[in-house]
Amino acid sequence: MSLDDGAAPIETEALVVGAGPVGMFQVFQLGLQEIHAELVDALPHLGGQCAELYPDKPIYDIPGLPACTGAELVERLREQMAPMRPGLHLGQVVTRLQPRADGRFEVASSAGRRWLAGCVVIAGGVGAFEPRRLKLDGVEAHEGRQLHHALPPDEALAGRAVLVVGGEEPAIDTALRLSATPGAPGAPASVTLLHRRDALKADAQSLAEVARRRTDGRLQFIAGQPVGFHEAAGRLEQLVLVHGDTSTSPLAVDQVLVRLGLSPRLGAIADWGLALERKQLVVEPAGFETSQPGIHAVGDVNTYPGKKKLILCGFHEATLAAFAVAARLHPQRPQHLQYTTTSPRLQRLLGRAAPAAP
Ligand SMILES: Cc1cc2nc3c(=O)[nH]c(=O)nc-3n(C[C@H](O)[C@H](O)[C@H](O)COP(=O)(O)OP(=O)(O)OC[C@H]3O[C@@H](n4cnc5c(N)ncnc54)[C@H](O)[C@@H]3O)c2cc1C
Repeated sequence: MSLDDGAAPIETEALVVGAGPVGMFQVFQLGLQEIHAELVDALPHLGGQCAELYPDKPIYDIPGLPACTGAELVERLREQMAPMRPGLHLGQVVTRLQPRADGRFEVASSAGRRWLAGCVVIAGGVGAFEPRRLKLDGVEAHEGRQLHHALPPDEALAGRAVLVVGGEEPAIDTALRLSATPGAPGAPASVTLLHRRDALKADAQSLAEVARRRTDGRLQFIAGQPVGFHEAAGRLEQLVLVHGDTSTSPLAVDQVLVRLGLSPRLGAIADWGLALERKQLVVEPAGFETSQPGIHAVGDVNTYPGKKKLILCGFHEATLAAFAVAARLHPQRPQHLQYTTTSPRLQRLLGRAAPAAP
């Protein structure tokens, strides 16, 4: 993708890469500085690790919140940043970031979206959450037609033999959804779940439902691991499976859905020419600027003396980074500290009426 393809770029004062807890709080802090932000994430939802890795687990070290789950924290951060009205761009990876002669940055995503940003704050955590892929050399040529790492629209699977690869929740949920009503308009012709061994991981209710459908024939199960594939006339015809006893067998395939979950990949961030130390962006601890003026990094993605990968520390970093971004974009504005408790200006920004005078 070239940076000058497609629609006109969105012009924005700030662009935040990563909508984990720290990226979300960054939007809020930029808003308090009266700086509009666009927020981008590879995931189709907000919340980063909190939402993806531990939505139901408790967090006990957020100041003032003795206990809350990952999902609750994300919901509170969403509510807190809402008055700042960020432009939200989910389900796309920021792939390119280039400084321009005028001091702004050209940014582009995997979805072809482009931005022109006065400042960029990278809150990329441990990397963009991307689907774990089927590791078979050359099989990617069938991506989008017969091989899918993201769920295709249901119409693409209607009347087809669907193989779902994976043994945990993402695969099991998909297999159960697709095999619910065989024969219904738009349903696949058959659904087969493929996992390396006959031991699946999901909640008890889902496992019981899988067992029921295996018995009534709505869902097939095969234990085996893909180690190769055969094609004919440009089509993916068979996967070669290895079984527990190291024997191999071919499996005829039509549509293959790989549902092996997500894993974070630092990916593009490492290619933007910014100073890195052990795969983390080196920043200075006053404004969390990287080696490129105008590009800041906050949260798990950065490193500096004494760095701790904690949400609380990311919130502090986002606050100071917002002051630094304001100083760069609006050097003429006075930068005195104001409290949300007492500042009518900040309360207006938050959409809260100033408290009535006593
Ligand atoms: C099981 C577990 C329990 C934890 N418990 C606690 C706890 O109790 N207390 C605590 O303080 N911390 C805890 N942590 C750590 C905490 O979750 C992290 O410190 C926090 O999530 C970091 O937030 P972040 O916003 O910097 O990054 P992340 O949460 O990792 O979010 C980064 C986001 O950036 C996106 N991204 C990255 N690169 C790109 C790109 N190029 N384009 C688009 N999007 C991109 C990713 O998809 C991701 O959504 C825990 C972590 C785990 C795994």
